[in-house]
Amino acid sequence: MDTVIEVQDVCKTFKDKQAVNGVGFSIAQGSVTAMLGPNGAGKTTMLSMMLGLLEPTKGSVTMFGRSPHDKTVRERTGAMLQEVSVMERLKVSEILSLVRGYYPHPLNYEQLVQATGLASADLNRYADKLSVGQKRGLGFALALAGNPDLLFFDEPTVGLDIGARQRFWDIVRGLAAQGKTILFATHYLQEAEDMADRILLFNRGALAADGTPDEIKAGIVKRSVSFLSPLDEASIRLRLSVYPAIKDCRLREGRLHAAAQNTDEALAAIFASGIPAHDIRIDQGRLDDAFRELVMNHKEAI
Ligand SMILES: Nc1ncnc2c1ncn2[C@@H]1O[C@H](COP(=O)(O)OP(=O)(O)OP(=O)(O)O)[C@@H](O)[C@H]1O
Repeated sequence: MDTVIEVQDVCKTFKDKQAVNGVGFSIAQGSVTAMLGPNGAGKTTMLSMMLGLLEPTKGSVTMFGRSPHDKTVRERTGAMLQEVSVMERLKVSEILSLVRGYYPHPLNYEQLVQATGLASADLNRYADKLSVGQKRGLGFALALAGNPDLLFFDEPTVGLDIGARQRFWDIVRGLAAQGKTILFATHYLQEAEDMADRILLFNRGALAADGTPDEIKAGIVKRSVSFLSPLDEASIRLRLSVYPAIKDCRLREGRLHAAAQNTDEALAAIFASGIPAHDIRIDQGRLDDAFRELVMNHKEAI
């Protein structure tokens, strides 16, 4: 698989603020990657360095094997940043035609109009009169204008209603299916889990984790089997302690919770122990719990 982006040991300092600290990763062609992290984690700073809008204080960023400033790299890259600014005194249709004209192989006009999500009457409106959500639709279309191979989106769905959000992700799914490489920054765990095949988890300027949503979950998600039993907690703990599949067993809110990486093995252990257990439930863990835990652990580690 071709590497499209190579980030090596990148740091970015603003005066005394270390925004990005020793980050490295490579991005394969055709992948959809979420940069996930809390406010101030360094996602936008990292995106800006990949787009050539900021220079790293240390380390290197290459795109398609070249500098982010290279003209051919710019022609192959599209971006929608958090703030979408539109040109004043130009109508939507004029902006779309103008920006298409910047590129050697632009996307066709009708596809761009579709990406805006705007009604045809809105194409004749001045762009600075559009609503915030409509401006984001236009910003999305402009990111696609050059028919780019690589797309960056910074918090793309903030301020969009459910319909616009769905339309955005439907189009992104279509782009991914065509083999485009996509990187997006988000706070939304569900979006990262649903849309990305890889998550780069940022916290305090560093990479706290890097993997598929499942890998990230498998590494730190707390899976458990919970059940009701007439036996007391101490004797249950004692009887389960001989089964290595069960990491811990505690009474919480009236239920016994047996923590385990593999809940099938935990179930087998509970049955093998002969403990009377009923109303058994399996909790596979949630990515947002994993996210909170990773960020907390990372905070403690630095
Ligand atoms: N131009 C700048 N001057 C000074 N500090 C900056 C600048 N840009 C970013 N920072 C600081 O760098 C840190 C990382 O900011 P960044 O915007 O990259 O985070 P983020 O993960 O994108 O956050 P958010 O999710 O809130 O957009 C923050 O502490 C921020 O205040």
